[in-house]
Amino acid sequence: MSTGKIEQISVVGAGILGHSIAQRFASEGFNVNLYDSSKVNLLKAKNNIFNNLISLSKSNLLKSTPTSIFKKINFFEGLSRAVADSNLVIEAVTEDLELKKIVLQQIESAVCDECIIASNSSSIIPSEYNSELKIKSRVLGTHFFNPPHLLPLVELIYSHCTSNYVKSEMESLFTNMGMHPIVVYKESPGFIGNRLQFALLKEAISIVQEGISTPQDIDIVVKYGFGRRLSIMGPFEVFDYGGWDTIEAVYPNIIGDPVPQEILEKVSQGKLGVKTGEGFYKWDPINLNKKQKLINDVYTYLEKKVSKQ
Ligand SMILES: NC(=O)c1ccc[n+]([C@@H]2O[C@H](COP(=O)([O-])OP(=O)(O)OC[C@H]3O[C@@H](n4cnc5c(N)ncnc54)[C@H](O)[C@@H]3O)[C@@H](O)[C@H]2O)c1
Ligand SMILES: O=C(O)[C@@H](O)[C@@H](O)[C@H](O)[C@@H](O)CO
Repeated sequence: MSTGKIEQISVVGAGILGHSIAQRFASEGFNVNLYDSSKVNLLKAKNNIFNNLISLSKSNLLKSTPTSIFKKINFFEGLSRAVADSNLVIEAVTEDLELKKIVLQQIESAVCDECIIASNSSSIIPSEYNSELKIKSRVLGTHFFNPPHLLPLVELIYSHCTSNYVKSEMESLFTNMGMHPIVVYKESPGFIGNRLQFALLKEAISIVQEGISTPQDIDIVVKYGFGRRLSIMGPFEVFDYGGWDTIEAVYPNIIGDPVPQEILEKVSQGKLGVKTGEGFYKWDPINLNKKQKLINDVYTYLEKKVSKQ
């Protein structure tokens, strides 16, 4: 359980992600200091947060008024003052390892020894950016997805030095915020989400390079096809619905590699997915009906909202 010691949070880097991370924490009632080395970007962040909050004021997403949330955020033009009294600092500067190392050292020299330091890097593992830091046990990766004020997932990436106290505090923090913290079991560049996303991006670019399609049509295939499913099902749920026997037959024709052992085992055990009541998940009539209602609701909503664009 969280000790509730995280009260003052600072975000260093107020760009696309940093401003939205600050907004997420302020919306959850935390006092947030936001700093950027660029005054222009800090001002942009201030305007973006204010406009975001106003645009969300009619939704039921805000737990308080836009003004009261906005007042929880202090905008700083100096790093040391911004992070000085923090219990948690999240670094969200440009994706550059050497820059991150410098900034993390600047943060470390300005905070107390107990302050937790996290990086929002999209791909770099903690063991790389913590290499010059004195206290590595309080360092981890917190990888948010754009925009964090709307997307509830955060990947937690630990080095072998990250302490159990920090792990527990951070997992409780995000759980108590109603987010979905997912612990990445091993340090791997890109963690989970970006390994998946960049595999998709690599394939999409290959399809363009081979003259098979265009970026625009590829986006349509994703948006109006399997992308809709991914808003409420992950790949293992999707293929539980599709049937692992069919996947076994299709896989070599597309991928060219032998069928992975994990799929062969499911088929040999008769665990074909929804069609046999179990695949990677168990499918009883009750959770099947719940899932089917969600599918109907979300797909019809998206058809109304998105397809008309
Ligand atoms: N863009 C995304 O979709 C996304 C999603 C998740 C994670 N990330 C990661 O978050 C981090 C930030 O990415 P972004 O997209 O917000 O980039 P960005 O370019 O929008 O913002 C980076 C900010 O860092 C500031 N900055 C640069 N050097 C600094 C310094 N020394 N001190 C203080 N501020 C400094 C810049 O002025 C800029 O405002 C990167 O590590 C990125 O990989 C990005
Ligand atoms: O999708 C996201 O928001 C994150 O996975 C990011 O980390 C993103 O992939 C960036 O790298 C590039 O925009």
